[in-house]
Amino acid sequence: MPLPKSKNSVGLGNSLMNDRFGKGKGADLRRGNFQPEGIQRKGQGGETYITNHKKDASYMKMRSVTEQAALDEFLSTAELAGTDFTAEKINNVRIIHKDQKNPYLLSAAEERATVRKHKENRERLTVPRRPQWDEKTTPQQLDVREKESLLQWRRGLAELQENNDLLMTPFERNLEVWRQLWRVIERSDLVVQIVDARNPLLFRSEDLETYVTEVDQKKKNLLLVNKADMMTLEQRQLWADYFVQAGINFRFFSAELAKEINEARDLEEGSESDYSEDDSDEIDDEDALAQEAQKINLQEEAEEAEQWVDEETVAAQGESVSSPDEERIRILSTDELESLFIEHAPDIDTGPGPDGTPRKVQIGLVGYPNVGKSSTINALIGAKKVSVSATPGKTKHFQTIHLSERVVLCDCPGLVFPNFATTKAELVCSGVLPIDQLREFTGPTGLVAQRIPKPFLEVIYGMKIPIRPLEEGGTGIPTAEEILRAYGAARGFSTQGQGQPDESRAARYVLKDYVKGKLLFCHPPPTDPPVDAKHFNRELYDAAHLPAKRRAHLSPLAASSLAGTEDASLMDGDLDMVPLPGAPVQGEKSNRLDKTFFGPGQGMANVSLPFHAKYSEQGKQLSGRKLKAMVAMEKDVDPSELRMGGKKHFKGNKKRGKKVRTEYE
Ligand SMILES: Nc1nc2c(ncn2[C@@H]2O[C@H](COP(=O)(O)OP(=O)(O)OP(=O)(O)O)[C@@H](O)[C@H]2O)c(=O)[nH]1
Repeated sequence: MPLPKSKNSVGLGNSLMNDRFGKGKGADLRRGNFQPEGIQRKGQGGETYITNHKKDASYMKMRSVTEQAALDEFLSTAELAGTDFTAEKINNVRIIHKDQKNPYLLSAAEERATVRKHKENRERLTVPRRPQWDEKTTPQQLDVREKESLLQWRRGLAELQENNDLLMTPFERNLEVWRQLWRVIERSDLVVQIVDARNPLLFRSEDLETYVTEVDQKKKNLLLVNKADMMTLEQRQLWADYFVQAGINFRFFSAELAKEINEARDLEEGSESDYSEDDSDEIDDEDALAQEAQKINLQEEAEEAEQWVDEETVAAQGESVSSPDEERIRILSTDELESLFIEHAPDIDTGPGPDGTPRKVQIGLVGYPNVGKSSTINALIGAKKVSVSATPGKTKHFQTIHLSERVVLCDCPGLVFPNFATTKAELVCSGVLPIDQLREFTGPTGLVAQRIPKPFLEVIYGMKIPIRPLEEGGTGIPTAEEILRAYGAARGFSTQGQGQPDESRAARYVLKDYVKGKLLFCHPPPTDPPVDAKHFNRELYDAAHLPAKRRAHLSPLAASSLAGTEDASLMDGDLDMVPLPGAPVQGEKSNRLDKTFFGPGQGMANVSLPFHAKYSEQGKQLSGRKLKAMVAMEKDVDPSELRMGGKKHFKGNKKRGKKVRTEYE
């Protein structure tokens, strides 16, 4: 017997009606007793239909749209087409985004096949073109053409995905954002694509480079491989070889190192007067004390960074005048980057502009969110002694920054280009998909488990990861669950009810550490024959790659485990666990760090205090002074000898560290 239709059933028809006319009003409309708010339009065939008012605030227009629910996708496609959605439903609409609810990791063979498929279809990965226009084109005509162009482009990509069963990055779908890119390209002499050094090709759009030269042959492209501080010299060398062979114009940069060097210079300039004033004063104020300690921390870190760049440069330059080969693996300083901008600018008319001033070189900066675009701009600005004007340009939305007499930066909003990906897990690990909204975490954590050696995970987190022995079918590599259970237990994250380790919460921390680069893995270039990723990354998991404080308290046993010489029987035996001071007790094994990983008497150093240890047993946040006293007691040192805190909370140099915010209208 057919079931009676539920009153609450939500079909596509109801959803559409509710979306357009408000909840419940769709039904009223059908019954004929509701007048919809909206614009009545006449179709070509004389039929009447109604569309919503366009009343989105302008800032809403600039929202990045990368993933849409099926209904939103359907409606926005219909809107782009400027036609009645019922016709669209039959003819044109396809669900572009394919939701992989249970992503799995590919086997080596599957991955090879997928990568082959990517190569075959690479040319179909395009960015939308701005339609042709001239002085006679009215804004309305251009608007219609732009919508049509975007629609065609989306259809092409949808077809590509569906017919070939390919997974793609959640590419930008908002026309407003693409309009910004078109404008940035049109006015730039040099378009700089900023990419993340850990996986440069995932963040690179080859077609964007083609488009730039299509717009004007004189325009140039540059691939700026940012976060190069995360790579070893050998890794940069291999990538440089690849880029040269592929004919890609590239340079290495590190916004982070550049920032630290800027800060070191500022401190050097300002420190003398600061210290001479304060030396005689007794500092009672807690904040001032913390600031003072942080200032010293920061200065030391910055000096380290400068020394690091010098060493790297010397290594790259072979202590002599650098050859072109050595030059290309160097990490550029901000001054060098600015010179490069000028050098790369095409030979264009640099005669005076309308107001008599020489025309400045226009540099367009584009890139995915999080590749370090703002950090790069800030580093460039921070290197300037004079203040840099950041004014919204004549064109709406993107910002122009007058860096110097000769250079203007055009900052395009962060934008995800269409690219292929092997798995959704890969996209999470690359920081393209957000971690906080993640429901399925075993895939991405599984990738972390495969990529980061177990001894390094154990040392960096101060925990033991029990894994299934080989004789019982284990692989020697931890599973996602094994890592997450160990992490949850060590940090005291437990689920409500049965008090099991909270794997989902643990996953968020582990994955964020991976995305930040605390758990570091760099993809090798796709050469033939392929480079072994383990071998490529082998130098990233020694004691030198641990956070400084963690390194300082490493026990000889843990150090040897990193060097791959651990005595397996010892590492797998029962470990002496020590509870953390001040941590909430939530389970028998929670809040414990593994003493094996710290030298004698060092298990309580401030490095061994994870995030929650800042809290008392009652869950109240400890004041800086109490926390310091507690740690000092544990370490058996005078509180004044301790340095607490990190540069994150450093307030003394807010001006320099301030992120330039792009104000979009
Ligand atoms: N290690 C390292 N980290 C970096 C570097 N540049 C940026 N980061 C970090 O990468 C993260 C993202 O940097 P942002 O500058 O905010 O990136 P963005 O591209 O401007 O991102 P949106 O503002 O979302 O467009 C931040 O946590 C930075 O600290 C670098 O050169 N090295």
